[in-house]
Amino acid sequence: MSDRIVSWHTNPSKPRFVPPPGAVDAHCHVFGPMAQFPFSPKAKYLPEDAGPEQLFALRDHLGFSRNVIVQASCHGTDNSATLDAIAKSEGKARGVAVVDPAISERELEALHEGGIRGIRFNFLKRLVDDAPKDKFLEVSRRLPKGWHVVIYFEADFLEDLRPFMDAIPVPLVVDHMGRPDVTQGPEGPDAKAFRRLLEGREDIWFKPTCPDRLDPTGDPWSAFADAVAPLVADYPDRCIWGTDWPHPNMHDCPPDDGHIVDMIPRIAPTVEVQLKLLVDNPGKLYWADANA
Ligand SMILES: O=C(O)/C=C(\CC(=O)C(=O)O)C(=O)O
Repeated sequence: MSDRIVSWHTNPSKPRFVPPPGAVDAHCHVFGPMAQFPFSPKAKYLPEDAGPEQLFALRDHLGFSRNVIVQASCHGTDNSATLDAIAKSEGKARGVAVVDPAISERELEALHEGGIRGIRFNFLKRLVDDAPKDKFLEVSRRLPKGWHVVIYFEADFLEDLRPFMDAIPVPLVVDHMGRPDVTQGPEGPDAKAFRRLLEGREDIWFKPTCPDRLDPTGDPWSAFADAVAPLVADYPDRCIWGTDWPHPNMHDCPPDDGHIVDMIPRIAPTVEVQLKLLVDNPGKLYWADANA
């Protein structure tokens, strides 16, 4: 394995867009700190520490109120770093875990107590060695009440995964819209396939996130804005948004998080949709008990 990598911008700009009160960065991660929370022996990348203090400082700098911390593959199925960050957030963070599918009900309940509200299935071959669909389905049938599944795959795998996704008995949240080729535009085959997926089930949500990963034209990522804005306009009740900080594996060209935030009004131009994307929708998935 190579040296530890820094994948984030060390001096992100202040965004022009001001998020509404209560806004949630619903896709971000923590890395380590390694001395306390070692990385998995199976990790495919070895990042520098990006712990809760850095994450919360960025949250405040960008004008957000809350975080959803998604367990990244470099920590495998040991969710300690994610749970530690949630515990330090003073109620301002919840999380998504990656679990060994043989996890017990008691362990799942302990994760719930720690602020976890979903589990993540990662199908990216460059990030994980195996993704056993049968075991994933089994564990998805015995999740605590109110949880969902977050799924990460690439566009060319969508059709293969349809029967698996159809069988998942809880709401599904698709990371980065299943990584479409945004240069195809809003009517391209990837966008059409993703819309067919959304039409197939009303409880499939998505993250219109990661212009930096998905748009080869680079910052200001106009191909991303063109391809994604119509999707958000058509499904405003089914999307949640996040920075993806600390941008795992983006060390060659770390995006400016201020610019990432300034994508929000380009894909969600009205205050009404911004509120859904940033406050109401993530509130339903992650703070339903607090809203009750
Ligand atoms: O987190 C992301 O948004 C994307 C990742 C990393 C990842 O998912 C992981 O390590 O679990 C990627 O595409 O390299």
